[in-house]
Amino acid sequence: MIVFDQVAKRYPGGYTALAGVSFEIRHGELVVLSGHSGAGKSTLLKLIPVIERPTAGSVSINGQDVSRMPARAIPYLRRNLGLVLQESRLLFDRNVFDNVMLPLVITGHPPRDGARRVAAALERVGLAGRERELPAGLSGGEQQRVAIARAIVNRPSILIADEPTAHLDPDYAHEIAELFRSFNSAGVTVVISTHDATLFAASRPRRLVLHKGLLVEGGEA
Ligand SMILES: Nc1ncnc2c1ncn2[C@@H]1O[C@H](COP(=O)(O)OP(=O)(O)OP(=O)(O)O)[C@@H](O)[C@H]1O
Repeated sequence: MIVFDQVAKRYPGGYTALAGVSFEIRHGELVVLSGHSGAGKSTLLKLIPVIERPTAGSVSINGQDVSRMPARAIPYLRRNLGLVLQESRLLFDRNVFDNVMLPLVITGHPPRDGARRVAAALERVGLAGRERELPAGLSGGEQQRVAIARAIVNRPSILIADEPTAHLDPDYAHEIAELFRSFNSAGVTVVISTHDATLFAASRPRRLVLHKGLLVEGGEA
């Protein structure tokens, strides 16, 4: 369970990106976060893996207040989170295998089992056998699939994606949306931001809507 309790985020310089945001996400939910550009979607998502910390209120995951978590504990938290963020670019000088293996290398995972996990993750996103290719030779949709494989290689129970369908043509965007739906059907909690909430409408997601840093739909007092 993810709980935001009266969360505010003010960036240095004084810009208030989030104000008094409260909601709960239960295990296994599919949550679609929408709102206009600058509404605070990326900021909200970054508070979950503690890439940013709130300036007021708290964010807790499974009863643990992560907003005040010491920096040394954050890598352990992130092992259980799959992240597909705007900043999580692929390494273009490394092949697909190395890109997907990266989180396992960072956490010191045994290489043989890691290789099996990479193969399973690539299979899951429809890129089986593409390990030796370089990202530059892949389409935008395939590159996004590599980023998703990298996010799930640790078998996280929570998957967070910030506009994973942005810059993709409609067919690719639907395929990527379908992929997230299938992870959710397999029991993973999925929190995804998008400009196009209709992509996920068929799976009747829980909707959170931000407007200028305020949660205008889907919140709980
Ligand atoms: N590191 C930062 N320092 C200062 N201001 C920031 C920072 N990151 C975001 N902001 C500001 O906070 C506000 C919310 O930004 P955020 O990226 O969370 O919105 P968003 O809804 O994800 O927008 P978009 O859809 O364009 O990605 C914006 O006005 C942005 O300029």
